[in-house]
Amino acid sequence: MTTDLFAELQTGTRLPMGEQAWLLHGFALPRMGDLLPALDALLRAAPLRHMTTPGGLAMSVATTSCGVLGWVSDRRGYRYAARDPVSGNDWPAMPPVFAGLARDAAAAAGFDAFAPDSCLINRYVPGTRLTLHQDRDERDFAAPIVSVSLGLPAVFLFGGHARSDKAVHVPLAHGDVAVWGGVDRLRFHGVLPVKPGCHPVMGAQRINLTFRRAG
Ligand SMILES: O=C(O)CCC(=O)C(=O)O
Ligand SMILES: [Fe+2]
Repeated sequence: MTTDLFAELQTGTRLPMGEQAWLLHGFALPRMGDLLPALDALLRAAPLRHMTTPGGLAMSVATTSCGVLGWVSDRRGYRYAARDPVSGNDWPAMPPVFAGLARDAAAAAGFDAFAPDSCLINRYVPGTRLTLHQDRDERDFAAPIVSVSLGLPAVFLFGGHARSDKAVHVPLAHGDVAVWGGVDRLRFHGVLPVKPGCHPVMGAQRINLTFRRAG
């Protein structure tokens, strides 16, 4: 089923995941020429690291951020912070190609004038997953979330407003952009374990960019 969907989706397809939630298939592909060099520069300035959960475990997803605020996790909890706790420096500025992609994807999903102040960069090596959660560390939930998939494919779980609600399985490929907001802003979501493989451009990993209005 999932494999068939991969094959059937054409670049430019807008697949509904909810009333105000869309998968924009291949939306980021035309921008890769600028996006990937900007990503490389960011990862040199603020390297990926495995943050500690409030429970004291190392997260399996490696993360870093750019923008005015970065998402951090440690023994004190989850929150946004203006500085990278590893370097003590401000997070790198959000590259214009990142902000432009997020704004345009949000607009294509019906959310005008999205101006993210934070981009979380997640790296999944094969076997890494992200358990069902809600994004609720932001100051308010008026702005949508824009999530850009790069590298190895994955299956996105898009659930309901209760953790136990049944989740739809949405295939995510390199260049796909998921957008959810409005009535769908607080829906539970996650990522199934990434299958082993080697992406021709990104290698043996999946990288996800999550754009949010945090402050
Ligand atoms: O990697 C993904 O597709 C989802 C990331 C996510 O949900 C998050 O960073 O909060
Ligand atoms: Fe999330």
